[in-house]
Amino acid sequence: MTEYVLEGLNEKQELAVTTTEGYIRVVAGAGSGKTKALTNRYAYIVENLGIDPSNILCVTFTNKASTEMKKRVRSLIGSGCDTGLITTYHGFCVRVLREDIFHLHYPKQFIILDEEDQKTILREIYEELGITIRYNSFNNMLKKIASYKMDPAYVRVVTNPNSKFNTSEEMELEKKIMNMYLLKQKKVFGLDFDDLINFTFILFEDFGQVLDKWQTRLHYIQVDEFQDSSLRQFKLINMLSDTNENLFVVGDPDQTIYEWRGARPEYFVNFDKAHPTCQTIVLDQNYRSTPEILDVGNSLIKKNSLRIEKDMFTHNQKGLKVIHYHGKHEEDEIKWVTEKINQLIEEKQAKKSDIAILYRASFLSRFIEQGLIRENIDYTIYGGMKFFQRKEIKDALAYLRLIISGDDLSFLRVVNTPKRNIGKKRIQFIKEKADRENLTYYDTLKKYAGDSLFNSTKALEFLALIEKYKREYAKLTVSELLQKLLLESGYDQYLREDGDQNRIDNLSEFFHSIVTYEQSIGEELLLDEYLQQITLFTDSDKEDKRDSVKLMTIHTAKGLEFKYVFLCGMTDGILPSSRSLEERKVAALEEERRLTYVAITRAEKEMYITESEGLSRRGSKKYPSRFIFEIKQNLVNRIGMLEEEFYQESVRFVEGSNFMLGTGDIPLKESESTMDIGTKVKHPVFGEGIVKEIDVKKNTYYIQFAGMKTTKPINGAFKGLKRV
Ligand SMILES: Nc1ncnc2c1ncn2[C@@H]1O[C@H](COP(=O)(O)OP(=O)(O)OP(=O)(O)O)[C@@H](O)[C@H]1O
Repeated sequence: MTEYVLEGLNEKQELAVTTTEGYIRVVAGAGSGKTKALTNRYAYIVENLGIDPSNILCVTFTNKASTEMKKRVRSLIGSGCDTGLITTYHGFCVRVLREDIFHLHYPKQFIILDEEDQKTILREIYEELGITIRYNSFNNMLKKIASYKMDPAYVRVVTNPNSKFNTSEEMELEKKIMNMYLLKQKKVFGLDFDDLINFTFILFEDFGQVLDKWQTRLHYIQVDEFQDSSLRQFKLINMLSDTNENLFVVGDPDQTIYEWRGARPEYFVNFDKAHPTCQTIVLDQNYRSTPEILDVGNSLIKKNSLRIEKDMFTHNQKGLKVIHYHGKHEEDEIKWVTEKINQLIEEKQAKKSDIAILYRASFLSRFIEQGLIRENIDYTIYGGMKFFQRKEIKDALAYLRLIISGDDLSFLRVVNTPKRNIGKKRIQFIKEKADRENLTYYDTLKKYAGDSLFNSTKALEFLALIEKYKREYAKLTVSELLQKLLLESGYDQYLREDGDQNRIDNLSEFFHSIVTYEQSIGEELLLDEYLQQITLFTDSDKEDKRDSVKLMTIHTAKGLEFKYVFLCGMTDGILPSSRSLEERKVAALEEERRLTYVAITRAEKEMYITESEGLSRRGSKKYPSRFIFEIKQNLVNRIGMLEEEFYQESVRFVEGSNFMLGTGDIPLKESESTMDIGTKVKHPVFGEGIVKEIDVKKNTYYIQFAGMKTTKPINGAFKGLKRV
C-alpha cells in the first residue's frame, strides 16, 4: 500500500481516489480539488492496484489540463511511466487512428488540419469556382461544413476507395463546395478536428475487432470536465467502457460554458440514470477562495434551475467583501482598476502575475490595455493569437510536413516563401497539371521543373532541398531537422530581412519547445508523431514568464486560479451577451450566469467587479449587468455613484429585454439589502408590515400591514420602505 497518494486528501477526495471499480460520478464544485482527485486516483490505480498506465485512459478537456496532469502524475509515480493516455479526446483519437486508420484506407501519417489549413482549402475552391467571400465568408462556410459533419456517416463515403464525388456544373453551389472540400481533404489525407472524432467513431462502429481491442485494453477510464462532453464524445466514452465497466467521470454542471458549441451537461446530470449502479460522490469543500467570494458565487448560481443542488463551503480564512465598482465612463472604470492594481502591488506586495483581468468578449481588452499602458503596468494577453497559428510557426511546420507527407497545403505555403519566383501563373500551371494527371502539387513540380516555364525560378534548389531531407530526416532529431531546413531554405534569412523581432522570437521559442518536448518524452521523437501531436496544440498559447498582469476572456480562465481577480466591462448585453440571448434564449441566460460564476470562482483572495456608463459599440446606452443585482446585495460593497434615476433605467432596460432577473432577489439600490418574502418592514404611513409576495417584473413588494385586510403593492424603489 502506498500511503502518499492519499496524503492531504479530505474524506470525500479519498473516497473518490479509492473507489476504482464500476461507474462513478464525482460532482466537484469550483476549487474543490478535482485535479488533485483525478491525478491521485490515477496514481492510486498504478501504485496500489498495480495496473499499467497503458491500460488507463484519462481524458481532459484541454491540452493545458493534460500537460498539467501528466506533470503531477509523474511527480507522484516517477517520470519513467508512459503517460501517453493522459490526453484530450482529440489526442486519444489521434492515438487510435495512428494504429488503426489503415482499415479506412488512410495512411498512418495522415495530416491534421487546423482552421488556417481549412481556410486555405476553401480559398482554393473559391478561386477555382471563381467566387468570392461575398458568396459566403470562410467562417460561415466552415460552420456549414462542421454542421454537415455532425453526422459521421460521411466518413464511410470519404474513405471508400470506390466512391465518386460529384462536383458537376449543375449541382447546387453549396453542395458542390462541400464535395470539393471533402475531395481536397482526401487528396492530402487531411483530417480536421471533427474528422478525428468521426473517423474514430466509424472505425469503432464498422470494425468490431478494433473496438474490441481498445475496449479490452482500457481497463480504467477517467474523464475530466464531463459536463462539457458533446454527444459524440459521450458515445465514444460509453463504447470504450462497455467491456470493463470502470468509468469515472468528474464534472461540475455549474461550470458548463460550452453548450453553445455542443456540450451536453445533461449526460453528466443524468449519468446515474444511464448507469443505475453508479455511485455519486460530491466534493463540496472549496480550497481556493475566501468565504466572501464563495458566498457571492453561491448566491448567483442559485438562480439557475438546471443544476445539481450543492452549496460549496470553505474553511479558508475570512477576507474582504467582493467590490462592485460603477464608473461614469470607461476611462473612469479602468482608472479605478489600475489604481487598485497599484495599491495591491504597493500595500499587499502582490506580484503582477497574481492579478488577472477577465472579460466576456475579447474586444473589451482594448480599453483595458489602453489604461494599463497609460499607467505603465506590464500585461500579457492569454489566448489571443494562437501561438501555433502564427504565420512563421505555420511556415516552419509546413516545411516539416512537406518532408513527411508532401501534401498540397504545405507545398503552397512554402514553395514561394521565401521568394523563388514561383508566383500565381506558375502555381496555376502546377494546379492544372496536377488535376489532370492526378498528382500532388509537389510531384507535379518535380515532373515539370525542367520545363522552360521554370527557367528563371529556384524550383530545382527547392526540390533538391526537400528531396535531401526526405532521405535524411530519419537520422536527425526533429529540432535538428527544422534548424537545417530553415537555414538552407533561406527562411531564416527571409525572417531576418523582414526584421519583425516578434516573429524571430516566436521561431526561437518554437525551437525551444521542440527541444523541451524531445527531452520530456525521454525517447526518440518521431517526426510524423510529433507533427500530429503539435497540431492539436493549437489552442495552447506560449507561456509568458514575465511578471505581468494576465488578461483573458472568462472562457480562457476556466480551470485557472489567481489571487486577485478583476471582472471588467460587466455591462448588460455583454454579460449576459445579448447575441447569445437572442440565439438561445433562456438556455443562454443560464449559461451566461454560469460563465459569471466561473469568473468569480477563479479568485482566491480578492474579487472586483467593474462596469461603467456610456455608450456601447452599437451606440446604445450601457447599464450594469443584471447578474450584479442578482447577487445578494449585502454580500457586495458598492463603490461609485449609481444614481437612483440611472438605476431605475437599468431595471427597465433589463425588463424590456425579455429575459427577467432571477427569481430570488429584487435589485435594490445602494446600501439597501434585499427583502425576501417574510422580511419585516416599516412604511412611513402604513407602519409595520411583512413582505408577502414579490413581483419581480413590476419591481413591487406586496406587503401585509397591520390591521389591513389586503396586501399593499409598494414599489421596490420607494425610499421610505425600511427593514425592521
Ligand atoms: N485536500 C486539499 N488540501 C489542500 N488544498 C487542496 C486540497 N485539494 C485541493 N486543494 C487546492 O485547492 C485548489 C483548487 O484545486 P483544483 O485546481 O484541483 O480545483 P478544481 O476542482 O479543478 O477547480 P475548478 O473546477 O474551479 O477549476 C488548488 O490550489 C489545490 O492545490
